[in-house]
Amino acid sequence: MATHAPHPTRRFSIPPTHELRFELESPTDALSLKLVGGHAEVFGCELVPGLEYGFSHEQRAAVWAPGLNGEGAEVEMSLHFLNTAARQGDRGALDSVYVASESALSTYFNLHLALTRLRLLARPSSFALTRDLSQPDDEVAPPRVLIVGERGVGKTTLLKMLVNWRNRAERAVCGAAKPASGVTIVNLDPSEGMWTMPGSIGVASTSAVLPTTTPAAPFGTSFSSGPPVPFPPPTASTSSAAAAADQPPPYVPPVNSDAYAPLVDPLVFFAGHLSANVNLPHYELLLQSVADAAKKKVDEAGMGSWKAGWMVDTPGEWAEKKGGGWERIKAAVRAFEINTLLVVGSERSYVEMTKLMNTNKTVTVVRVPKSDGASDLDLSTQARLQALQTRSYFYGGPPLTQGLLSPFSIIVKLSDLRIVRVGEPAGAHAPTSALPLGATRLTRDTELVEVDLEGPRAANEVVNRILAVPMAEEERDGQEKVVKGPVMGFVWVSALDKEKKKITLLSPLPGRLPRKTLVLGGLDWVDA
Ligand SMILES: Nc1ncnc2c1ncn2[C@@H]1O[C@H](COP(=O)(O)OP(=O)(O)OP(=O)(O)O)[C@@H](O)[C@H]1O
Repeated sequence: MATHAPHPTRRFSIPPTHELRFELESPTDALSLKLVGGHAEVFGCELVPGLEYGFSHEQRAAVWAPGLNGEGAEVEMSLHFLNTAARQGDRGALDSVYVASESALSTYFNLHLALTRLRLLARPSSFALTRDLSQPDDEVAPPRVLIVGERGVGKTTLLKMLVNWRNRAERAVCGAAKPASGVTIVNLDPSEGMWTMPGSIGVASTSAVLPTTTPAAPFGTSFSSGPPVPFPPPTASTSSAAAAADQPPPYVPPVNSDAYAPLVDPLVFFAGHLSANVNLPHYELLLQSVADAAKKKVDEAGMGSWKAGWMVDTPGEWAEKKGGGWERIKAAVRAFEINTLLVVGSERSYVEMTKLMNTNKTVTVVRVPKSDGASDLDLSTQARLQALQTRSYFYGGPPLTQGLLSPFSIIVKLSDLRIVRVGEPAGAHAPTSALPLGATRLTRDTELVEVDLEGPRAANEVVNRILAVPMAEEERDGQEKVVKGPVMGFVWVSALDKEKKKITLLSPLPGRLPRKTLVLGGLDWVDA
């Protein structure tokens, strides 16, 4: 029997305050990493010596040696293939891994220390504490940070590091004596899908330290994606088949529960599109709903969470004046009562943002440099990532983060459901400026428009599309709550049978749909 060659393994020394950067170039590559000496962390999540951490799905990341006691770090890395057949003859070489001496992470850590100071100084108003109207409103607000910058400058990664450093410090202080309070994270970028599905924005509070293993679940997963249990190891037959073909054995993700994306309980709002600009009036309503939800969450979560403040991630397109990005920044600053505008990247952006905020004296504009490792994802990588996130929602996460799930195929009578869009589909109506003088459009962008499921274009409009299940019941709560309220989950349309008047949906749960009204956006997915 042929013997297979081992996976290439390399050892790297990372000097203090340096970064070891890597980039998985193909969707079938995976990488495992072990800390064998010193101290190191990946985007704020400390590595436990001797434990194996896995990375997959074109993850780009960096191992940083923070330089505790002047020590660097030693790590061992090996490259694996999720699909050995796809890489026959090619054993990979870890070519794109390099140690970078110029790291922005020390600056980012100093920023964390500055935010910690603001948290320590924060104090609710005497009125809020006593509810006595004669008391002054002398609040010293905690840091409420909005992160802006051009596409791919590392905004989301910076947010993750700041969350992890804050949560590690909080957990160290609380120890076993009391549960650590959470910090509030807000995602306003609908292309990112953060916790559930692309096309959504939302808010979550977490005290977890968030590992980095796959770009599909950068900030943990929601409860609908199942408990974090390891995937089953490959069967003996696949391993021996690989050995017989002189290929490396298929990748087995390390059983390291520290590397699984933790469960968080986000409140998610469905924008239905990957960009805020597709239906701006709807997005603006949702932005205000997310801001209200964030404030409510913080008020209910106790003093620790209030003092932690919140951190808001924004789309890269907002850094551009063209397309109304700056208007969106101003709206978010107002809605989230932002006091720290964090500009990642160029000095030009910083000067522009300072000018934008010069009438708002309560906002401090701070600039941090872009990390050289951060880079924009190309469109095809983004599309693969979005499809992976959607798949993970229904079937469980990629192998490195969670277990398997079995979604259900449910068949529903057309008379038992109503599929609606928010506003007319893009391009379906003339712009207001093109209407005759004095005329107004019949449908507003924030009204529900029913899709005619028996019409000639019904299959084109709904098959392979994602539908959101709103928390509000349209008949009981009214249209407005469906339009601007949160969603409880998502289903996917796999087939429409107009003759039998039935629709087939893929759903995380069996049984009846919890709501009759389902909201359609513009997001396609194919269950390959
Ligand atoms: N120091 C680093 N070393 C290696 N890769 C990095 C580093 N920082 C960020 N990255 C990678 O760069 C890519 C872009 O980072 P990120 O998503 O944080 O940027 P962003 O500004 O939020 O992007 P967008 O504008 O598209 O939302 C990601 O794949 C991330 O993992």
